Formats: sequence, structure tokens, C-alpha cells
Amino acid sequence: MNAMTKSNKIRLSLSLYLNYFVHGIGLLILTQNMRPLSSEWGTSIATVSYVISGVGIGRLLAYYLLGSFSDRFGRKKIILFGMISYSIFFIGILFTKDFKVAYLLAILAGVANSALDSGTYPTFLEMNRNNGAASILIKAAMSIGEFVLPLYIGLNENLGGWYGLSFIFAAAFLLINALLISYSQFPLQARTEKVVEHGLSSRGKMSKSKIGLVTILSLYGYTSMAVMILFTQWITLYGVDVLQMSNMQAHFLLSLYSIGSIVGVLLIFTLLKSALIRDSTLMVVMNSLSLGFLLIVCFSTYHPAVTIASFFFGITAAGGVMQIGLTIFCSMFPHAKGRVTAIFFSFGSIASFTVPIFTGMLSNSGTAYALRSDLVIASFSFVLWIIGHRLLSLSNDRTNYETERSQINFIDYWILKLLQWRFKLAKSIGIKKMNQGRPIFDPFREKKIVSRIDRLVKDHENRDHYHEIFQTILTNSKQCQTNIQEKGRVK
Ligand SMILES: O=C(O)C(=O)C[C@]1(C(=O)O)C=C[C@@H](O)C=C1
Repeated sequence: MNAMTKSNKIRLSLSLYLNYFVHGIGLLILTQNMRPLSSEWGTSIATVSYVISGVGIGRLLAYYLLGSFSDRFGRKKIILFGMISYSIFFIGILFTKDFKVAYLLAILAGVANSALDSGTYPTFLEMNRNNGAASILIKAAMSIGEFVLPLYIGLNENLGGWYGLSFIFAAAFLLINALLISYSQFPLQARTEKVVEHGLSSRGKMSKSKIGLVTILSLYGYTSMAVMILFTQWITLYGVDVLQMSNMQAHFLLSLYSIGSIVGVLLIFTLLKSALIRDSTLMVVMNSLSLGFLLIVCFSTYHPAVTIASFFFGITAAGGVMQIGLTIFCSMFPHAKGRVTAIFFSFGSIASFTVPIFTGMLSNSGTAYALRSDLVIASFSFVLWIIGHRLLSLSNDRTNYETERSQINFIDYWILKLLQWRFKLAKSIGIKKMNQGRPIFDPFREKKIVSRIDRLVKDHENRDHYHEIFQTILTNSKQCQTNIQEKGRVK
């Protein structure tokens, strides 16, 4: 397949993000409709909750297999399969009267979720030359879906509308989008045969530090997910039971956390895109900060402090750190991205199973124990990244120059910003000179500039290079001024 054009990339990205908007809806649609579904199926709320756990089972069962399929048969097929399965779930749940069928459908939703993940994350990495910034936006698309659905359901209930409409909308969105995706061009994928050569299974070839990193990143698949699930599950009760907040104040903690997560996504996206910071350094910073904010949430009794800390915890723990972890993991196995994604999210699925179980047990001793156990997991994440950062730096030092390159990217970013500023000032001088009828070229000023630079240079062996660079800047600056004057004259 040929390289993708910019408009193809944008179109495909939008379709993929739209899937995750619907997936955000899918994540909440059962819990938000527990009451109507329980009366539809003639079961208790507890049974509906049991049906919901089927989603987790489906994800766990399917991730690894679908990840391998994604590497072998291509991203597009696996994504389309996920979208169609998801639509069947949305429609099927509405029309079934039997909770056992609903349970099977929930498993199908889990399978659909893993298909979307196994196909989409690698596609974004392949489309953006392994820059993980675009995958971070997946999280934003999901958060928007999660934000919109409860609002819609609340509004629909007030207006007395049928609960099933949101299911129909979700399925319709997906089916129309599936049509668009089926005609979309996908980025070039790493050759499938190489999966065998470089596969994760060829442990003999892996160095000790690589095995260490695989372990760390897999465990992070668990801890990054667990930290978020645990917080969202217990924070509201903690606010009411332990902090004696009003119901409204306690719910607000979760809303602020969600808004924080969207802010975090935008922040991390900008940081990664501008290459201002190395991804693994960002992980150490984010995980240490999230631990700090969590400590405030767990031990402060001052309501405003807990409220603000919840917002910042959303930024640092739910702003896409999980996605960066996955991007780093994928970059270690460029030919098996689908499988890596699958392994990573399988660990995440285990978190969605185990967290409700062990926190449920802890809550018997008090809600504070349940929420504060999140500190243990957040500390674990932090330690994982201290070690992970070290291992990544060591392997980079020996084998490549990624560290230097990312620093050069950082410097180039600022050189460009400064040059843009310089050109702007030179243009302004150019316009003033035109109005005064003075020539652009000012040899005295240029001589001054050059001799000043000469005085500033410390590494004398590079003096000639600096001369040449500043001479080029001046030449281009004058060209810029000429252009702006000509434009002014034409007008
Ligand atoms: O200082 C000026 O007079 C400018 O027009 C700016 C500038 C420059 O880019 O620094 C550009 C052209 C002149 O020959 C000297 C300096």
C-alpha cells in the first residue's frame, strides 16, 4: 500500500476516534440502564451486575488471539469485526428477554472491545511513525462518550423517552462508521512474516533488560488500569462515609477527576507532540505526581484540598499514562504491535476483575481501607517506572541515540520558535524602513551583530560554523523583509 495522504490520515483518524466515542458509551450503557434492563429480563439488579462482568471475561478471553490476528490478517479486518460485534451487542441487548443471552452478548461486547484495541492502537502507531501522541486522544474520545451518555440518559428520562434509543444510536453510529472504514486506506503494516522472527515468543534472543522491561510494562498494564478503576469505584463513597461530604460534593470529586483526565490527555498530547520530554521521563514524573495527589486525597480532611487533588489525580493518573506505557511497549516490538497491545490490555482486564473483588473485601473493614489500598498500587506503578526508566536509558545508551535525538528535537522546537520571533521583528523593521524610504541592508548593524556573536562564542573551534549560521539568518531575514515590502507595494 502507498504512503497515506494527509486527508486520508485525518479521515481514518476521525473514524477511529468515533469508534472510541461509542466505546465510551458502551462502557457505561449497561450500568446506566440497570433498572430498565432488570425489569426487561425479569431479574434482580445483582444479576444485571453479574451480566456486566461478562464484558471483562470477553476481553480477557479475546485479547491475545485477536492481537495475533491483527498482526497476521491486518488491522482493518479486525477493527471491522470489532465494530460489527459491538453493534450486535447494542441491538441484541435491547431485544433479548433472557439474561443468559444477555450474558453471552456482554462477552461479545468484551470481544468487540479487544478487537477495536488490538486493531486501533497499532494503526495509530503505524500512521504516526510510532509517535504515541495520537493514541492518547483515544482516551479523550472515550472520556467524551462517558461524559455525554449520563447527560443524555438523564435528559431522556426527564422527557420520558425510551431507554433503548441510546443503544440504537450507538449501533447506528458504528454501522455507518464501519462503511466509511471499509473504504478507508490504512497505513503500511510491519510485514507479518517478521512476527515469527521477532515474535515475543523468541525469548532466547531477548536480553535480560528486555525481559525486565517486558515484565515491567505488562505489570504496568495491570497497575495503571487498577489505579483508575479503584479510584472511580470508591471515591464517591469515601467522600460521603469518611470525609462526611454531601452527596453532591462527593459526586463532584468524580466529575473533577474526569475533567482532569481530559485536561491530562490534552497536556500529554501536546508534550509528546512537541517532543519536549522523553516518554519514559514523563512516566516517572506523572506516576510520582499521581502518587502525591492520591496521598492528599487519602489523608487530607480539608475538603477543598481533596477536591483539587482529585482533579490533579485525574490529570496525572487518567490522562493517558496507560496509553504511553503501551506505546513504549509497542516500540520495543515493532513487528508484533497487535500482540503487545493484547498482552498489555489483558493485564488491564485482570485489573477490572480483581479490583472490585479485593476492594469489596477490604471495604468490610471500612471504605477508607478500600480507597487507601490504591496507594499501594500507585506506589507500585511509581517503582515500576523508576526501574523501567533506568532500563530504557541503559538499553538506549548502548544501542541507539534516541535520547540525544529527543533532546535535539526539543532544541529544534525552540530554535524554530525563536527564529519565528526574529523574523517577525525583522519584518516589522522592514515595513518601517519602507515607510521611511531607507534601504533594507544595513552593513553597520550587521557588522555589530556578527562581532557581538563573536564575543559570545565560547567554543572557539566552532566559530566559523556560527558565523555561517548567522550569515544565513541575516540573508534570509533580508529576503523576508524584501518579500513583505513587495507585498506592501503591490497592495
Ligand atoms: O536591524 C535592522 O536594520 C534590520 O533590518 C534587521 C536585520 C536583521 O535581521 O537583524 C536585517 C537586515 C539588516 O541588514 C540588518 C539587520
